[in-house]
Amino acid sequence: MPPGPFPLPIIGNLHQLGKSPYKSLKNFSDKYGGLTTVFLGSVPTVLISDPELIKDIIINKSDMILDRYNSDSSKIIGEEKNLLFAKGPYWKKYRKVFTAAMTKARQYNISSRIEQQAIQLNQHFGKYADSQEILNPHDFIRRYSLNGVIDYSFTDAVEYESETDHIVIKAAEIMEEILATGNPHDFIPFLKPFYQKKRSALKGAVTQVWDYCISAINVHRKTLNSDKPRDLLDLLLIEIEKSEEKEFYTDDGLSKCLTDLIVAGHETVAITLGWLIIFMANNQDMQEKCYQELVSVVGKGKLPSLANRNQTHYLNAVIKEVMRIRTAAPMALPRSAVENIQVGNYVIPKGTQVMMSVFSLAMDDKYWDNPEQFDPSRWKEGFSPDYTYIPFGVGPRMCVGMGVAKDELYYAASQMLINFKWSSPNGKPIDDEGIARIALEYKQYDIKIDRRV
Ligand code: HEM
Repeated sequence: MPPGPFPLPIIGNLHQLGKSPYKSLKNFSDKYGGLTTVFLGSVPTVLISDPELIKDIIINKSDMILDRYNSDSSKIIGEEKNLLFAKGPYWKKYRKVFTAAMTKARQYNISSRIEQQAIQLNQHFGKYADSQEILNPHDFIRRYSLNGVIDYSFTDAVEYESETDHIVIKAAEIMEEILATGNPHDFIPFLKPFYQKKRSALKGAVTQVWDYCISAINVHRKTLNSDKPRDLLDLLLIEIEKSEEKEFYTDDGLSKCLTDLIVAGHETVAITLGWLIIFMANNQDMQEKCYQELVSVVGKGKLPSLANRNQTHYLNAVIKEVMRIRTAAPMALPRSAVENIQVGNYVIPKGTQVMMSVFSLAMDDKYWDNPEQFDPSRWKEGFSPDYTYIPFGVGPRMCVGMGVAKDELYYAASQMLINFKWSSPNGKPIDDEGIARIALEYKQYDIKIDRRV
């Protein structure tokens, strides 16, 4: 196997990861090279942190690395029947209908649902601008990212100020809390009996979301008009109906794949928006540039739309730079070697966990000037950094929700920046260090919002 730091029995290299595991893993890669073996507990894991090796292994040998590595928690989340963690032909068949339905969603302009959600989000920000009350934006942006996904997928949404929490919000919060810090028994399997309570809480939360999806499937089936699909679920039912293998698809499987959209699409988009507000508040000159660009392209007081996206080069650069410097999924999602993979002098044995070091690649000074600096100007028109910038992963298993995520980010960011000025309430820069959990999260903060006049 590729080289790496010496592992201790049972805990492997976990003790060397410290408070910033992504930085520690990057240090290992800097020392041992583009292919490094670390032991996450008793799980041998190969990290890929060289763009050429990403291309060679994840793209050129994609069939050998298509499966996910499943921890105990990921098995609970999908019982290996969901898009996120299923394997082999099962995964391929579900991925096929999701990709087809999401492509059709563009044709039917389903993302206009996301636009409506962005309008609502901005109306709520407007209340704080008018009252000059300081806001912690965390709950609002999370509500937006959840609503974006469930409105797009099921024509459902949650009121911003509703007293009773939507079942999916509660369940998503429980799941995210349990998953965010990582679970020791995922790395050290013999600890499993000590984590039964946490495991049952996770199972309970995910079952609630499956049930919610099953009800949505039943209602959609009864009310479906194939000529007028309302949302992604309608399009999925249409795709499945016309598939030659329609018997293969079950409500159980579909509900588990739909649950993924909530699990994978909620926190990631919210975190990215949270970071975007911080970097805009801390860099007023860049924020002003976005505003001026939006005014010149869209017009003062007008509503930006996806049709403006090609012309707002600077805003696009800001979004890309946020996703580089504070990527929401710093290690992507773990893959598993389907068979022994020979790379140069090394072998990645069948079944080994393989991770793409998204964070290391995006923060490597071999590929980026001053990688620690937030600098949208590095994204010159036509600049395409290939495999050093892979926030959505790469290859056939890359993020299926990338288009939805990009639409959500554009709608929200363009409206937020054309309508309001964002600043730190005390004039001091907002902490941009973050907390390393499974995602790279910001520390909660307050923000001052002023209307642009
Ligand atoms: C900023 C937002 C997002 C980021 C950074 C992100 C990142 C990722 C990454 C790195 C992967 C693994 C890719 C790989 O293995 O190559 C992934 C997979 C996935 N993402 Fe996203 N994602 C985001 C938003 C979303 C949204 C909005 C949805 C749903 C609407 C979504 C649904 C999924 C699903 C279902 C998978 C599993 C795909 C599969 O295994 O076939 N993601 N995402």
